[in-house]
Amino acid sequence: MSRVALITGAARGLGECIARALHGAGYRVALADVQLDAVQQLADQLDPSGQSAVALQLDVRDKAAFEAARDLLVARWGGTDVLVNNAGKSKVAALMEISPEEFDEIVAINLRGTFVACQVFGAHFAERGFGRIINIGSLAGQNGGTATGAHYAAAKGGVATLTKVFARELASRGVTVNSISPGPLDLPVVYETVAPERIAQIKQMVPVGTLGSADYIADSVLLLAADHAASVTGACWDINGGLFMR
Ligand SMILES: NC(=O)C1=CN([C@@H]2O[C@H](COP(=O)(O)OP(=O)(O)OC[C@H]3O[C@@H](n4cnc5c(N)ncnc54)[C@H](O)[C@@H]3O)[C@@H](O)[C@H]2O)C=CC1
Ligand SMILES: CC(C)c1ccc(C(=O)O)c(O)c1O
Repeated sequence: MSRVALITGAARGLGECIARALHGAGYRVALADVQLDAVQQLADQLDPSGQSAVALQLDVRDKAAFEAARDLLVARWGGTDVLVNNAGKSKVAALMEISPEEFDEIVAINLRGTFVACQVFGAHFAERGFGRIINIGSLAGQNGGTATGAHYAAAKGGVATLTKVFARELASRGVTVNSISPGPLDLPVVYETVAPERIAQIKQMVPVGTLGSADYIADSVLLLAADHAASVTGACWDINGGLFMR
């Protein structure tokens, strides 16, 4: 029977791309997002019968929502094997103008969301003796961000750290936990939130000269999700066009 993957933030952008890649590779996919209509539309497109794709309304800040998703997938498909913590919210914001409320919101979506998901599904995977968690971080979490806000960069730095902490905790239970750290990607959110002239400047700053490919990130998720990826854990795969080198 094919493996089951839950992807958060699957309604559009990178999450949609990852969901399509996993489904195309034979996974049964649960598409989770706050935007139910959009994930329902994608699930219907992937598999109108519903046998290999299901849409879930889920806010990543809500631990109980992950518990409900876990239970639903146990009932529907016998359990979950792969979790992709992709949902996130980036925000362009001037450092000194970020309000405490705005800080909390961005940290909750990007960091608390990953934390509670890793807790719920990390325990589920450990019980089953197999699991793959892939956290989508960001170059901003490594270099402080090029045009995104401090709250976003700090939260993504936290995602990198949580990846290692959960990887260590779960390593002996057949569960790997890794992150992918993309630089700016060729995706709608970038064009919606960054002025065209700034995008041109950013492209010039990238050593390889282009924005990153979401399809390539999705292929990397497939590699980390594979059964034979057992030896990769606590890793962070940098995919940033050479903007940041270790
Ligand atoms: N676009 C880029 O250049 C880069 C993106 N990333 C990361 O990749 C991931 C995906 O980014 P994009 O697809 O570009 O963003 P996007 O904004 O296009 O899509 C994000 C998705 O997450 C969903 N979402 C937002 N808040 C949520 C919540 N509380 N609960 C559940 N779902 C929620 C949205 O509804 C949306 O479908 C994010 O974690 C982002 O930080 C990292 C580096 C670069
Ligand atoms: C403003 C640039 C293009 C950008 C956009 C989004 C992210 C991210 O989500 O991490 C970046 O790191 C960026 O540099």
